[in-house]
Amino acid sequence: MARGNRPQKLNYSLERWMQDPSPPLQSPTPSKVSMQNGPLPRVRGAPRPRLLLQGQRRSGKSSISSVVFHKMPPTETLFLESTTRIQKEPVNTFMDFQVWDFPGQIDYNDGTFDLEAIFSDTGALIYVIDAQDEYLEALTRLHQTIITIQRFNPSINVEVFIHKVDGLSDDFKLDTQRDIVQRTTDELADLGFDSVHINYHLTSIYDHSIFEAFSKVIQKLLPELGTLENLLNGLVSNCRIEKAFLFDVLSKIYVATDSSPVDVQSYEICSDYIDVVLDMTEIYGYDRGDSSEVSTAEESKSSIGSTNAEDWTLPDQSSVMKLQNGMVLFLREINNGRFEHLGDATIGISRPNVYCTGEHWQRQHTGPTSPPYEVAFFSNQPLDGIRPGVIASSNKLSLDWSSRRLPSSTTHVLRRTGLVSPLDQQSPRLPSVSHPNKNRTFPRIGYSAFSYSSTMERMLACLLGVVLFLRIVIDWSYIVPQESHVSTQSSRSRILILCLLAGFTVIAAAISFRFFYLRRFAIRGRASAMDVPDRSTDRTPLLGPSEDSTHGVAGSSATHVDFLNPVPPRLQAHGRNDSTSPQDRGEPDFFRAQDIEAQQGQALPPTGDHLAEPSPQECLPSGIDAHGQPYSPGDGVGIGRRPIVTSVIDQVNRLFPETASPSSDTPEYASSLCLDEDDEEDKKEEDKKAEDQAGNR
Ligand SMILES: Nc1nc2c(ncn2[C@@H]2O[C@H](COP(=O)(O)OP(=O)(O)OP(=O)(O)O)[C@@H](O)[C@H]2O)c(=O)[nH]1
Repeated sequence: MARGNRPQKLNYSLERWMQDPSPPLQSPTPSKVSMQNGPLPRVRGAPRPRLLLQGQRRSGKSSISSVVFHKMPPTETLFLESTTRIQKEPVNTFMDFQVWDFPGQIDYNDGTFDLEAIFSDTGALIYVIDAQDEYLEALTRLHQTIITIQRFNPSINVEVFIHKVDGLSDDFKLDTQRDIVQRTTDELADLGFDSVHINYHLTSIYDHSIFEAFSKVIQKLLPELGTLENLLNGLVSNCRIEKAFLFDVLSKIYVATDSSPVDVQSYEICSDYIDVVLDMTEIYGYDRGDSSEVSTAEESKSSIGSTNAEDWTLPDQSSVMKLQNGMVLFLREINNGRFEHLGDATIGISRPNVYCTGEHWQRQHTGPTSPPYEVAFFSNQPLDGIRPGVIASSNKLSLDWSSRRLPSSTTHVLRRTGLVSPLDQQSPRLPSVSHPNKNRTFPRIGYSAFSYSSTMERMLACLLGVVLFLRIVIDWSYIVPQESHVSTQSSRSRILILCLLAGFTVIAAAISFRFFYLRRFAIRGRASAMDVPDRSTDRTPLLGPSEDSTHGVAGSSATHVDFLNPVPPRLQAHGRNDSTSPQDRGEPDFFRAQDIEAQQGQALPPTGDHLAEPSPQECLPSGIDAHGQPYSPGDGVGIGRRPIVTSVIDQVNRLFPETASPSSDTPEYASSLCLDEDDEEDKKEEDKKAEDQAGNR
C-alpha cells in the first residue's frame, strides 16, 4: 500500500478509550487501525476503578497483590506480615486502578466505616477463601459482605477466589468449589438475594492461575472490552494468527483476547515469553532515549494496515520467536516507546504454514527489512529438548559479544553448540540483573538445585570414604594387637563389622568416581558426536543475519526453542511426544549430567579443553575395548571409559540422526575422531622420514 493510502491513524489512546469512551471510536476494522507509539497520556480526574481484596486472615490477600502487581516471587510471601490497616495501592498499568487490601480481622459493620464511600465506587469485590483451611466462617463473612454491598452497589462484580489450590488434588479442588458454590447460592437464595451474580476462580500464586483470574476480573471493568476483542479478532483473521492477547506486560494480566477460547497453555507460554523478553531487555537492552523521538521516527512504519513490505518494517519494540514445534510467538509493543515500560503488547501465536501464507507478516519478515540481528537465547538443557534458540529482534537490540561477558557455564553451552568459539569467550562477567522478574522466568539457565546436590553428593561420598577408611585403620590397629586377649566370638563380629565398613568404603568411592567420570566422558562423547564446528579460525560474526529464513523468521534449524514440547522432534516423530525425562524413560541421564557440569563450569577447563579430540584410547571402534576384547555396548555403562563414551555417542546419534557423526560402530569413526589433518600430515612426515632413513641405510 502506498504511503498516501495508509489508513488514518487513531489519535486516541487505548487508555482513554477505556476510561472515557464518549468520543466516537473509529470503525474497529483491523486492517485500518494503526498503533500509536509513545507513552499513554494520563487522563486527569478520570475515576480509577477500585478493586477490594477481602477475606479471612492469612487467606492470601497480600500475597496475591504482591505477586501480581509487585512481581514478588511466591515463596517470599511466606515472610509477609499481617495487614493491620486498609492498604490502598494505585496500580498504574495499561489501565489505572486501585487495589484496596483489607485486613482479615476488620469488621466494617461496626459503624466506624463509611460503607457508602467504600463500596459505591467499587468495580469489583474479590473475596479470597483459603481452600486449604476450614472455610465455613469465611463463607459466613462472604454472605454478610454480599448482603451489605447490595445496599450500596448492586451492580458490583463479586469474584470469589478459591485460593491456595496448589496443594489440592484436582478432584478435591472441584469438590471444594462445588461445595462453596452450593452453600453460597442456597444461603443467598434463602435471604432473598438470588439474583446476585458471583464468579468463582480456583487460584494459586504458585502458577499462572492467579494472573488468569485477575485478567478476567479486570476485563469486566473495561467498557471497551468488546471493541478490543473485535480488534483482536480482526488481527487474528487478517494475519492468520492462532491466538492473540493484549497484555499488560508488567503485570502479565491480559486485558483482552480474541473470541476463540483461551487455552491455558497459550496463555502460559505467552506470559513466559514476556518474562524472557523483559529479562533479555534488562540485560542487553539499550537506552532507547526519548520515546517521543522513537515514536516520530517509527510512526510511519508502524501501521498495521500497510501491505507494502517496506512499510512493514518492524519498529524496534517487537520480538519474534520461532519454537521448535513450528510455532511462532510474536510480541509487539503498542502505545509505548520503551521495552522496559511496555504499556501493552499484542502477542500472536501462529503455525508456520499458516504464517507463511499470511500476506502481511510473510512480507514483513522475508522482505529487505527483515530483522538483521539475532539475539541468542541460551539454555543449559539442549538435549532435554530445550535447545539454544533465537529471539529475532530489530537491529538495535543486538548483542555486543565483545563488551558483554557471559558466565563460563553459558559460554560453554554456546561453544559446545558452535554458537561461540573459544576465542570469542571473554572472562566470565555478566552485567548485573536487577529485574524483579528474574526469579519467575520459565526455565532459566539451569538446574541450580541439581548441580548443588550433585556436588554435595560427591563431596559427601568422598568424606564418607575417608571417614570409613580411617575407621578401618584404627580398628585394625586396635584388633590385631588385642586379638589374642579377646574371645573368638567378639573378634569374629569385629571382623564382620570391618568387612562391612570396607564394603561401604568401596561403594562410596565407586559412587564418587562414577559421578565424576560419568559426567566427564558424557561431555567428551557429546562433543565428538555433535561434531562441533571448529570456529577458532573463523572470525565471521556469529550472530549475524541468519541464512535460514524459510519462514521469514530469523533463525536456524539448530537454534530453536521448544517450550511446548520438550522432546526432540525426532522423538516426536516416533510417537514419543511426552515430556518425560530420560530417567523416566529408563534411559541413562548422561545429558542432564552434562548440563549440570556445564552449569557448574568448574569441572571443565575454562579454555575449552573439553572440546579436544578424545585420546586414541577413547577412539577405539565400538564393540572393542581398550585391550582389543569384544564387548557389548550395553555392558558396563558407567564403569569403564570406552563403554561410556560409545554409549553416549550412540545415544546422541539415536536422538539426533541428522546431526550425528559417522556411526560409532565403524572403524572409520575411530579414524575420523583420531586423525585430523595435522595428524595426517605428521604421519606422512614420519613415513617419509622412515623411508629416507631406510634409503640412507
Ligand atoms: N500454598 C499457598 N500458600 C499461599 C498462597 N497464597 C498465599 N499463601 C500463603 O498464605 C500465607 C498468608 O498470606 P498473606 O498474604 O499474608 O495473607 P493475608 O490474607 O494478607 O493475611 P492478613 O494480612 O493477616 O489479612 C503466606 O504464608 C503465604 O505464603 C497460595 O496460593 N498457595
